[in-house]
Amino acid sequence: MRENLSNYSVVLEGVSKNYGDQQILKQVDLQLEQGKFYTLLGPSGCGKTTILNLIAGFTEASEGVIYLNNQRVNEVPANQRQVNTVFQNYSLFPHLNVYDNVAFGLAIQGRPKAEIQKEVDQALAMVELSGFQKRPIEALSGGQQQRVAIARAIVNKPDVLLLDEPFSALDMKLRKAMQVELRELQQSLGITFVFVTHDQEEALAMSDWIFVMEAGRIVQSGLPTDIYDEPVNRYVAEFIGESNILPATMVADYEVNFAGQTFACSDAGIPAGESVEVVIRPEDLQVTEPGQGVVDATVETVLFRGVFNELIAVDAQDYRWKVHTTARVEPEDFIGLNIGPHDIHVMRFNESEEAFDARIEQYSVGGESDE
Ligand SMILES: Nc1ncnc2c1ncn2[C@@H]1O[C@H](COP(=O)(O)OP(=O)(O)OP(=O)(O)O)[C@@H](O)[C@H]1O
Repeated sequence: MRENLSNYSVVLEGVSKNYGDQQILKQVDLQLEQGKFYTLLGPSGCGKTTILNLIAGFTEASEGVIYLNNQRVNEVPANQRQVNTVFQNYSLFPHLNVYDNVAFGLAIQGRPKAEIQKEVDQALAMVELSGFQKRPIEALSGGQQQRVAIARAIVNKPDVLLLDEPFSALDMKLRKAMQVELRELQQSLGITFVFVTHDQEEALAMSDWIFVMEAGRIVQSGLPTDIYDEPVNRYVAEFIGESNILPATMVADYEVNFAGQTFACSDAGIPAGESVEVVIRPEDLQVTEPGQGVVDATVETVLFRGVFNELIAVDAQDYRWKVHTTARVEPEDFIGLNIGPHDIHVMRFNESEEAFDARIEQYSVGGESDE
């Protein structure tokens, strides 16, 4: 396996991490290509930060091997790895000004003053803070402090930049602006970013490739569009966006039965007769006249969301459909709902542990989709 990994800047092979008798990471495999934006996405406590700490060298793996640029680094101390971290709380030195914060690492290495100045000015320009050199840290906004933290991390020209929920202290508007900036910065630097978040929208918007985690394991990995359109199970579907999830039965290849009817569907490979679940995203349902769609339903609630209306509509079998539509609809309206076959995605139900292991094996490889 190893000889094919020379293009990867980070590789984790069968990495587990235990604290006492608690297994925090379970056999994690990751292969991260040079120069891409990767996101580890999952709820609090699933082990995202632990993966960053292992890559950075802040903690040791209980089992498995970690490679950086094709070199085994399990025994290499943090300060000798070409990796920098931007922490959630920025960890800036409050008594130093912007320049000294960014220069700190280079000064410790004993680099010549003129060189440090050039590098720091360049890093500050990358994060659009030229002219802020003399500012005390406390005289900066949250967003500016965030940029200083990024400048301090990139000034060392690391091969890999780890970012642990770097936007959590920012308000929504600034967060969105920083998402765009960080993505642009990553593209211009061309270094590998490993970004940790529990915010699915952030992950979808920024990443080349997403790893979805649950309780110390990677349950799915893929392009943002794959993760959104083809979640492998209910956990991923519910974690990534809103969804309608219905119990269903496979009738044949490309045919699935739910809500009392048989539908063409875009997924196959599951034997006829098997119980599955289907996921349908709220924006994929079209509101029509009653009788014109695949199911009729009575509108229960309408929430105005600005660019669309969010409806709950109840069908004859008491299923409560979530619908995002630009149609004008009122509570108590009787409507039809239509679904295209490509918008019905089948998910395996009650998967055995062995089947799960076999499936995540193929999902734990990062990089281009081979589709
Ligand atoms: N030093 C430690 N000793 C014992 N348990 C730890 C230690 N560090 C982390 N853990 C536990 O490991 C689990 C995973 O923690 P981790 O910080 O990796 O999660 P996370 O997905 O990054 O969550 P969050 O989004 O809340 O930071 C948690 O249950 C945490 O309590």
